[in-house]
Amino acid sequence: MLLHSLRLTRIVVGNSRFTYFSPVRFLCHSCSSGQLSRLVRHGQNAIRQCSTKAGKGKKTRFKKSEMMRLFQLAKNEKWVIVAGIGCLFISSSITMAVPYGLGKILDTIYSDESKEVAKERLKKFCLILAGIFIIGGVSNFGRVYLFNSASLRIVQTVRSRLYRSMLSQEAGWFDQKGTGELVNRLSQDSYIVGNSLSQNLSDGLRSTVMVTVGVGMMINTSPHLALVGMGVVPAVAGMAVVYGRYVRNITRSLLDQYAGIMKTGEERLGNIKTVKMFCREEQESQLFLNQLYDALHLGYKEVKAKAIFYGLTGLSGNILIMSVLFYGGNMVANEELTVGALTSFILYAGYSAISINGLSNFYTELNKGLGAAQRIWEIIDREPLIPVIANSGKSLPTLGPICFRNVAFSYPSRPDSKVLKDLSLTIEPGTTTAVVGKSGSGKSTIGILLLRLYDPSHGLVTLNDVDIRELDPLWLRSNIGAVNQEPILFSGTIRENILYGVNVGSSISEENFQRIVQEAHVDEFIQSLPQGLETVVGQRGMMLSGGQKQRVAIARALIKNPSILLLDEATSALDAGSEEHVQKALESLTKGRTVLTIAHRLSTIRNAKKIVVLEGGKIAEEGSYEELSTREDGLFRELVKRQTFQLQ
Ligand SMILES: Nc1ncnc2c1ncn2[C@@H]1O[C@H](COP(=O)(O)OP(=O)(O)OP(=O)(O)O)[C@@H](O)[C@H]1O
Repeated sequence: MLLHSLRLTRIVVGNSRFTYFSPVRFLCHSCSSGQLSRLVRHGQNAIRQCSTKAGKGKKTRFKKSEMMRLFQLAKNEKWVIVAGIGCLFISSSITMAVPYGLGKILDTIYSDESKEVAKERLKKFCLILAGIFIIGGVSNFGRVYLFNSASLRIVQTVRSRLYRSMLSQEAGWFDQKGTGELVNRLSQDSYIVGNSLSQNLSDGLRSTVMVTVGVGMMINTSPHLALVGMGVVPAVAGMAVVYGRYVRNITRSLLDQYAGIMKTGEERLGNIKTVKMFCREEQESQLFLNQLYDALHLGYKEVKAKAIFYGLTGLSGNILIMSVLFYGGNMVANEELTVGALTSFILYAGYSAISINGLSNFYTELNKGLGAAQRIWEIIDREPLIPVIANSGKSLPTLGPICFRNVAFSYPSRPDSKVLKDLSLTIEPGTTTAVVGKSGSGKSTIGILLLRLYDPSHGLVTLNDVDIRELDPLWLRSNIGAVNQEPILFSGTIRENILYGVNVGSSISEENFQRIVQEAHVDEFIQSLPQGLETVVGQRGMMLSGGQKQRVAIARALIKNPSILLLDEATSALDAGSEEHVQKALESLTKGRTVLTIAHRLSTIRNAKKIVVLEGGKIAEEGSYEELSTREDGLFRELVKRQTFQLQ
């Protein structure tokens, strides 16, 4: 892993992650030093080279089992697909009957029979053909409808399985994946997989039927001419195999590229105010364009391969028609073949050529589907390190003390940086413990470990002397009400956001709901909103102020009636007036509950039974407010003196 000096912030190239380090430096996690020095030398171009390498380096061989697994996705649709195949056989057979019918009609026109008889036979043939065409139209409708509706359901199944699997992953996994990347997998990859199994399958089967019938009819009409016509088949088949493999690898690299691009886009658009505050619109759009160029470069490769392949297959098809015309024309001249038979032969040859093209398309799309499916399996197959399964562990009848025993912890995305070091702390039940310390000292991390969003690297967190890893995580979290520094509200009404806190399987009466709304002082500001509690907030709704959001978040935490309250700077966004109200509400609500409060303001910790001062991930001081504030040369005193806390 080396440092470089290019003016780029973050790029994802295939499996290689280039992480933002400083305005002029970044780290490459997976390229060799040779690749990296080229990067430095050639700047943007070198990055493109590296991207190509990442694409090349990832040649994927798909096993049969992967193909089977892909088809397994369509298991629930098997009867719809069988019905679709039935329609497909009918419509394809009818299409393939056209050249035969046409040949017969031509031979009737050119027959030695009397004009009247010929006209009568022509009428009969046309009527039969018209009937057959109507059946063909209906079955074509059935084929397209059945396969496409199956496709929609397959995509829906894939998306829901994928989303469920994503949600079940532990927090550390999300630290390493951008939401843009995950959303991309949910939208694009899932669509490709669904499409490769339905519409593509339908087109592939149709092509197979048409090639089989076409070749059969060609042999039936003239084995000699058929041999001439099929001369190009081995060459086309060979090209299709090479092309298919190439496309499959490129598709995977392209999807990786787009996932990286989406990650950047999602992050910047999601934080558009920061971009605007720093007047970075132009730079951001340039960065996005640079990433698009990398994808474009790979896209060009795919397009080039496609153009070569289609050009060659088209040429082969035309050579086939020309050879057939030449040999067939001679055969007609030698009276070895009728005009009608030659016409139907040429049409069969044409259909077969088009269908071979269709088959190669099918093969390409199937490979794209396999490439995309592989990225989806990666997520679906991943066993979460902290599984969230109901009743998967113990639940305790009473909540005793919470103990951190010699806990050491590093975030998985930064394993070398120790956030907590050999931390031991006991929080007595029914008491308030405040954690204070400088920014970055690890205060919030303590709360995160208690919620078991991460597991400690060393040591234990226990509740009632039981390691929380033995507890059912759903039970544990349903007993903890958390209010964070920056509360997030989802799109929905204020009421829905508060009710989000109700534990799964529980309910709350309107009376209790209104009480909580009052206790969290939400009622004060909703009175000024025309739709009150039914006001839509979040991304598409009205924006609330920091303090208003905080109050909704407090109500959301309290609605759980939790035994443990985790207040991470819970009142930090409130103005002095609101804070006083909420503080009072919190004080009465904290009674009888075990409270862990992480605070910057003295007012919020004065009543804490115990104050813990953190420094560099370790406990530097511990004691009551009186003890710590009178301790000579104590860190707490120092913090107070330096006004790290706002004295009120
Ligand atoms: N998800 C994460 N992945 C990697 N590092 C993280 C993550 N969250 C926090 N950190 C790092 O862990 C350290 C401790 O963070 P933490 O949020 O616990 O500090 P804090 O004391 O609560 O800070 P503040 O008072 O500023 O909120 C910081 O250096 C921070 O950069």
